[in-house]
Amino acid sequence: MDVIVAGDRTELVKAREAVGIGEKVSSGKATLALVPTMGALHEGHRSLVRLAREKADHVAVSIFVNPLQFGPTEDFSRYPRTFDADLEICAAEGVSLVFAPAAETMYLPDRQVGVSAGGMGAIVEGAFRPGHLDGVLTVVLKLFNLVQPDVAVFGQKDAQQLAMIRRMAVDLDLPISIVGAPTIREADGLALSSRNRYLSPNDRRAALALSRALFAGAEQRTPGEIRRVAHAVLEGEPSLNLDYLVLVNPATFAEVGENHAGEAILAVAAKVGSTRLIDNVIVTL
Ligand SMILES: Nc1ncnc2c1ncn2[C@@H]1O[C@H](COP(=O)(O)OP(=O)(O)OP(=O)(O)O)[C@@H](O)[C@H]1O
Ligand SMILES: CC(C)(CO)[C@@H](O)C(=O)[O-]
Ligand code: BAL
Repeated sequence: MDVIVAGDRTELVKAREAVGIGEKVSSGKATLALVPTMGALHEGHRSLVRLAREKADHVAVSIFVNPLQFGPTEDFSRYPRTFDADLEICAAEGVSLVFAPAAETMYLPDRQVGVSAGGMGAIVEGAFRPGHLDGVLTVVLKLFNLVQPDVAVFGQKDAQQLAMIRRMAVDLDLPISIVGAPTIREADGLALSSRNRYLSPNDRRAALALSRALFAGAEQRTPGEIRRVAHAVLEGEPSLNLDYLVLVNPATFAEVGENHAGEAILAVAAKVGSTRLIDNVIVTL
């Protein structure tokens, strides 16, 4: 079946009906998994869709470059927009429904109410992108309310975003199961990202220090050694402008202490030229 494209709530209601979401099937009612994206789809997004197909009878992909999560000096206007290619990828991956609203459909000019990411939204990524996680949570909650999925799939690459969405689901009692998906990488380790297309060949070479640092850190046995070894790799790449390298609790994003036992996330953010990249790995201590 062709992908149905919806641009607003009315079209979504019709599309859900046309696809047969909620209709009786042998296992109960046909379910829907949502994969929220900002478009410029790549192999990482494809893997999210494949996981979503395992979790529900139908998959919806949303494509929306959310102005609320970009700071005034960030790349909102130049963010890659490749809608036709995105639709082809969705069709090839068996997506039933694409929700691609216009900014005017999502936000009234005098919008008043949004979601606060609280203290957790002001640390690590939030310390460098003030208001970013508020903007993410606000649009994700709106997408949930509009598309009404049973399941939603997010990439581990945006680890703090995933942790905060899980937290929003708990704090606001959302009836949606939040699923995390592993980070897809190029053969040389670079995490796939829509922003990789901004990188010059030299930038791309320098960007490899991020995954190299994370992998080298993850081989160490204590928080101190993990941080020291990862920093040393980053310092060896002078073209990188480091925002942060942290070793944090996966649920709270608070820095872990030297006696931490269990999982932790080693996360990095840096600018390579004018492109800001993030990456992380899960380590077990
Ligand atoms: N390499 C990847 N592997 C798995 N999931 C990914 C990967 N890159 C992005 N995602 C996930 O895809 C979803 C949509 O992300 P988004 O459209 O912002 O893509 P992106 O490549 O992360 O873009 P950006 O360059 O803006 O960070 C998010 O849940 C994100 O975590
Ligand atoms: C979750 C999301 C689609 C919200 O705009 C975005 O932050 C992203 O692409 O990761
Ligand atoms: N992938 C996270 C979206 C952002 O950087 O704004």
